[in-house]
Amino acid sequence: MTVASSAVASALDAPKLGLPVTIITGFLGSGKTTLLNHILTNQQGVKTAVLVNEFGEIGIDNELIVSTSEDMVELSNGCICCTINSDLMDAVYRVLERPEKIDYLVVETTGLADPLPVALTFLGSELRDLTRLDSIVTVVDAENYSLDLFNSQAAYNQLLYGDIILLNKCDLVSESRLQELEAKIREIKADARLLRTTQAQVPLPLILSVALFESDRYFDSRDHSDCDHDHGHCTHEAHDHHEHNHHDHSACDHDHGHCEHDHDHHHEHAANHLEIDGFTSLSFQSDRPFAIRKLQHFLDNQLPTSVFRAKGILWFDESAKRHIFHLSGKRFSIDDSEWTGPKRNQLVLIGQGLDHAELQQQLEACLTLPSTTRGKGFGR
Ligand SMILES: Nc1nc2c(ncn2[C@@H]2O[C@H](COP(=O)(O)OP(=O)(O)OP(=O)(O)O)[C@@H](O)[C@H]2O)c(=O)[nH]1
Repeated sequence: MTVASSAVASALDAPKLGLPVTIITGFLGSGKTTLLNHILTNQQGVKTAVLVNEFGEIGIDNELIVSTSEDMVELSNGCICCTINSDLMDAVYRVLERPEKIDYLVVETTGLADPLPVALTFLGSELRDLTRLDSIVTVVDAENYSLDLFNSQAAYNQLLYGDIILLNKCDLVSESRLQELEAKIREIKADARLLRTTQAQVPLPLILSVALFESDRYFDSRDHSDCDHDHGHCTHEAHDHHEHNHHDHSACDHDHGHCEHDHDHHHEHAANHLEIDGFTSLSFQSDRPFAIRKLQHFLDNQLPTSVFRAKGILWFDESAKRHIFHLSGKRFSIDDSEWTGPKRNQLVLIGQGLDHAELQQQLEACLTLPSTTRGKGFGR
C-alpha cells in the first residue's frame, strides 16, 4: 500500500469520534506551510479542510497554499492563540456545518502562536464532542533553531506541546548539528515522536490519524459539563514539570476562561502576548513595481537582522514573472511563478523591535514607475 493510500485507509477506518484535527505549529519560517502543502497534495481521497492563521495584515499564505479552493478558511489578522475563542471556534463551526462531509481538519497556527490555547479551544468547548484532537505537530527549523535567539515563550511551548516534532530543513545542516538539536529537543520534550525531514516530506501515516494527543494530560474534561469556553481548569501539568516560564506569559497562560467573546479582552490579551515576545509585523503593499537593484540593495545593506521572517509576492519592473519571496533567518529565496491576477507587491516583514517607519520608507524607496519596455526577467 502506498503512503497516501494507507493514510486514506487509516483516516477512513478511524472510529467516528468527531472530526479529526491536527494542529501544525512551529516557529516563523520553519516549514509549516510546506508541510500543509505536502499533506494537501498527498492525502488523496480524504476531504481535508484547512484553517490558516497568519500574523500580519496581509495574508500571503492563501497565495502560497496549494489547491486551497473552498476548503481553506483564513483566520483574520492576529495571533490565533489570542483571538481564538471566537474566531477559531466560528471557523471550525463553519467547516462542520458544510453540506459535504469533511474527513479531516488541519489548523496551521502562526509561527508566534502558543499551541496549547489552540488545543484547548477544541477541548474546552462544545467542540470537544464534535472534534477529536489527533495530535499537535511541531515543525522545527534545523538551521535557525535557537531558543535564545527567539527569546520566545511561544517557541518553547511549541516544542513542549508537540506530540510529533519534525526536525525540518535537514538539508541545510550537518549530521552533528542534527544530533545536537535532537538532544536539545529531547531535553524539552522527551517523549515526542521526533522525525527528521527535508521540505517537510514525511510519510503521512506517521503524522495524521495517529491519536497521539492525550487530552487528559493537559485538561480535565470531567469538570467541563457546564463551562462555556472556560479553559481555566486546564491542569498545566506540562508547565508544572518544566519551570521554564521565565516570561510572565500569564496573560496568555491559557486561562481563556473569562473570554466569553469579549472582544476588548481579546485585543488586550493579543497586545500583551505579542509585546511579551516583542514581535511585530509590517505589511507593505504597492501597485507599483520594485526596481530589482534597489530591492537588492535593501536586502543586502538595509534589512536589519531583527527581521527574522519575511514573505511576499513580488513584482519587479524588470520581470514579467510573479516572484515568491521567502526569508527565514539570514537565508532568502525568490522563486518564479505566473501572475493570475493584477500585478502588485505584497510583503510582510516579521521581527523583534522593528522600526516600522524606517522600513516602510526604505521599501518605498525601492519602488519605481512601471516601464513599458521590459528586461529579460529576474535573475537572468
Ligand atoms: N532548504 C530548505 N528550505 C525549506 C525546507 N522546508 C521549507 N523550506 C523553505 O523555508 C521557507 C519557509 O517555509 P514555509 O513553509 O513558508 O514556513 P512557515 O513555517 O509556513 O512560515 P510562517 O508561516 O511564516 O511562519 C520557504 O522558502 C520554504 O521553501 C527544507 O527542508 N529545506
